[in-house]
Amino acid sequence: MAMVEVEGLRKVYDGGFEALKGVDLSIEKGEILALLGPNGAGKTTLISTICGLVQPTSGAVRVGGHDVVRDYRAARSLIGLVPQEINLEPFSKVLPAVRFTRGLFGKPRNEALLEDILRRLSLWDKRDTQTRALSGGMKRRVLIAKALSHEPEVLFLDEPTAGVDVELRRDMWAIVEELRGRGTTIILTTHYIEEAEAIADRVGVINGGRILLLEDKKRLLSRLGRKELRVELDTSLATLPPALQNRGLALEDGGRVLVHTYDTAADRSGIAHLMADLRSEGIAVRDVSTRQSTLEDIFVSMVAKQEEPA
Ligand SMILES: Nc1ncnc2c1ncn2[C@@H]1O[C@H](COP(=O)(O)OP(=O)(O)OP(=O)(O)O)[C@@H](O)[C@H]1O
Repeated sequence: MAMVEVEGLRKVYDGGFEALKGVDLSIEKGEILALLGPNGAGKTTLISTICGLVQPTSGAVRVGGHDVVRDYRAARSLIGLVPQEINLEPFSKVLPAVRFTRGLFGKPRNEALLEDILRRLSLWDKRDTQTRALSGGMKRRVLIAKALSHEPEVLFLDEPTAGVDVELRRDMWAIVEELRGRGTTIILTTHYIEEAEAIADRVGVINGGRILLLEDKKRLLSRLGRKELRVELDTSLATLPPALQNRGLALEDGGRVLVHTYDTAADRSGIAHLMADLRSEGIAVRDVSTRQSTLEDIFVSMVAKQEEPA
């Protein structure tokens, strides 16, 4: 079942800037989707529109089957949002702030649940602290606690780990993993490709208000993934011997390293042939290593391609 459906979504801001230029997106229940994109790509606008905080110019958005404009309250009640901006009331204390959010969503009191959330976020000891006295990372933890307080079916995390330490990032990934186990649908925007690689089922790349790509993470990595075999030679070569030419090989590091690039999805990598040819040419090998392209390489090359002049 699609939990979030976005159809032909356009957003033109008051000044005339078109931040979303026709976005279609369908997110299944229990799925974790990571939206990657450079600054200004439209990620926050897309999330804010799905959460009903920004009015679409045209197109439709449904969450749990409820239209986010016509049926705002029903749609919003299913959504937990961890915003990019820290928007806490400075004088409110941690536990009351989280309790207040739960109440706002019309949920009955559940102190055990709130305690569990605060403990998982290492906030329990800070429950009576005013939010203004917390560090930036702690404030971000409070935002996450508030978003989880009303047991949302869909959780939006808008760059939740921007500028936070490794510990919070790991805590957050663990929480996401646990929520996935309970069937929560999660949409996260991030600049950290490592984050998408670690936790997403599907990856979307957005730039200039358009979704450039939307694909299963594993399939994407194997489809676009390139692998490099680096062969360190005993003695450097000035040029490639004729038998090794025209095979996409390159010499690097002053001829000491032979680089063979191949497609991870291809049936044959050509490595066995290459090694046999090196031996018959009398070229001694000192060491070999491989390097596989990451989501980051794929992302950078996609965005660069879009920015090339037509
Ligand atoms: N309220 C607004 N009025 C006018 N333009 C806006 C408004 N909000 C955002 N924009 C513009 O829309 C574009 C997309 O912004 P958005 O915040 O959605 O990008 P983003 O992908 O979340 O970027 P970042 O990674 O920097 O947070 C930007 O060019 C931004 O300047």
